[in-house]
Amino acid sequence: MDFLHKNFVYKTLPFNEFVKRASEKQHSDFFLCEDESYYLRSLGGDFRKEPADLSKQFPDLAEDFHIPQFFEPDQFFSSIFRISSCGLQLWTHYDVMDNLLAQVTGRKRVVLYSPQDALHLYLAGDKSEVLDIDAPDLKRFPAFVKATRHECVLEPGDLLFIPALWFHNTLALEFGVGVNVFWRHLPVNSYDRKDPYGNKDPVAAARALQALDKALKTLDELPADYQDFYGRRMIQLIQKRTLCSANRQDCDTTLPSSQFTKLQT
Ligand SMILES: O=C(O)CCC(=O)C(=O)O
Ligand SMILES: [Fe+2]
Repeated sequence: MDFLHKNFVYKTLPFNEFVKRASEKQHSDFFLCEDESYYLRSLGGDFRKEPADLSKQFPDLAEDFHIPQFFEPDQFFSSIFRISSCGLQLWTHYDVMDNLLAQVTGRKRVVLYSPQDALHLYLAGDKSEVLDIDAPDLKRFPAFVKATRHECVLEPGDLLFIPALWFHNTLALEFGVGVNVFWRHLPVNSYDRKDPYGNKDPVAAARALQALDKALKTLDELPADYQDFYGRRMIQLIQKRTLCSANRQDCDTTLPSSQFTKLQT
């Protein structure tokens, strides 16, 4: 799926017809073309407000699905039923909660990138603009080569832990059914209360991003060369506060060593 050119449509089908089409390669009935792919991602009852919950939307199936005790019951956020056609690829994105992705039937390739590779992924919000991760356009995305790819293939019965903020890209190698479970690992107030999908940035992060946007707009009052200069100074402040404390390797080694030592504390 391509979120940049939106090569997909949202449609409603009876469940048995959806499963039939998702599991076949060529369709006699179709929306766009005879070899189109299908993807189901379950939603909450009131999909604008409520997170998906397998036990509410698919109670019969939920009896077969037991979540390991990896978190306290009050940390539970959502359980999402997913069905994919063979070949369906979901763009690289991050979610803001810890996640267990359970493969029930079919095989799925999952490629992960660390949050520390954020600057190599050409993000547009929570998604990477590098759609073809296997043959990326390196003229457009030269820094993508610096991102470290972690890859696995989920077989039926496998569970993958995807920590919050870890980027993931999925490719169904066969028609398959899965469930993923999101849970809150930060205090409940850290999360956006109006987020049924589990992908809105934590409230403090959203506020910080808004403030940065405002700061950049403030620079518009100055001539271009001043905007450039003060933009660079802002980058330096951000680098000092974030990259250095999170990971020494990310530090700009051109910083004076005295400053560098101080930043490690
Ligand atoms: O399995 C998929 O197709 C996508 C999974 C995903 O994005 C998730 O579990 O957060
Ligand atoms: Fe996800």
